[in-house]
Amino acid sequence: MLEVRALTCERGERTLFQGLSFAVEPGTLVRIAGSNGAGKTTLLRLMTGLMRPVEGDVYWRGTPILKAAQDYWRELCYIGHRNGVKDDLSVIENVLVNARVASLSATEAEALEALDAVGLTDFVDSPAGQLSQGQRRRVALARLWLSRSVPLWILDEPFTALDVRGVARLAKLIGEHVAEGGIVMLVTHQEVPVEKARLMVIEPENWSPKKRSAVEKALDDAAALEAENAQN
Ligand SMILES: Nc1ncnc2c1ncn2[C@@H]1O[C@H](COP(=O)(O)OP(=O)(O)OP(=O)(O)O)[C@@H](O)[C@H]1O
Repeated sequence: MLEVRALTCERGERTLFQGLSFAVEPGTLVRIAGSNGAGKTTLLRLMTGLMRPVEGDVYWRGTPILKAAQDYWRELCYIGHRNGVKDDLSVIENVLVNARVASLSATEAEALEALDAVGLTDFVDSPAGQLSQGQRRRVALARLWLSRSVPLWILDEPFTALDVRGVARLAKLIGEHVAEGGIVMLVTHQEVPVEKARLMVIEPENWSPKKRSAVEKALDDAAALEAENAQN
């Protein structure tokens, strides 16, 4: 369904990963793990087509995503670091506008249901500019409750700024989406309730070019010099 073939990514002077390959079946939770700066957000952005790799391709249903374009994006729900919440719109207006931008057909009643699911019923008509960070995150995440029919969810640290109840609700929703055959790819340290067989962990660091120690580099340089001398 989703396949990454020989993906290489450079940022600035650094090669973050090289030849990264994996395939994902429906009904899988893909957790992108690793240390700060390893390239987790970068990998998610490559998966959405927002960034292009130096080499390699991402395939959705057998077609490269950059070729599939709209056909791919219709089947994708991406929620990045930024919430994309507009301060001058009310909470419900934000949800309805976000849904329209994502080509989801959401009625006002469905938007209200989604806001209830994220615990924002009391803030439906409040201007989003008056919300806390956690509440803003909830407004953005409400889209997920309208995206159950969207097969692929790509989420960058979705649990950030949520309280304990918010985390539990979202973890449950993600678990259900995977159990129903969806693919959820996310960066998180949070446990999500899925069967072990449905969990896949990808660490971009494991695909980074090996760093040579100073001793290894000196030995390689000496060997190269010796080989050059032998030729002359
Ligand atoms: N706009 C940019 N230009 C050049 N390099 C960048 C840019 N943005 C990020 N980087 C570099 O790319 C690398 C990977 O960044 P990325 O945000 O993907 O890491 P991450 O694993 O998601 O990190 P974190 O866990 O801290 O969120 C980092 O070393 C970072 O310095």
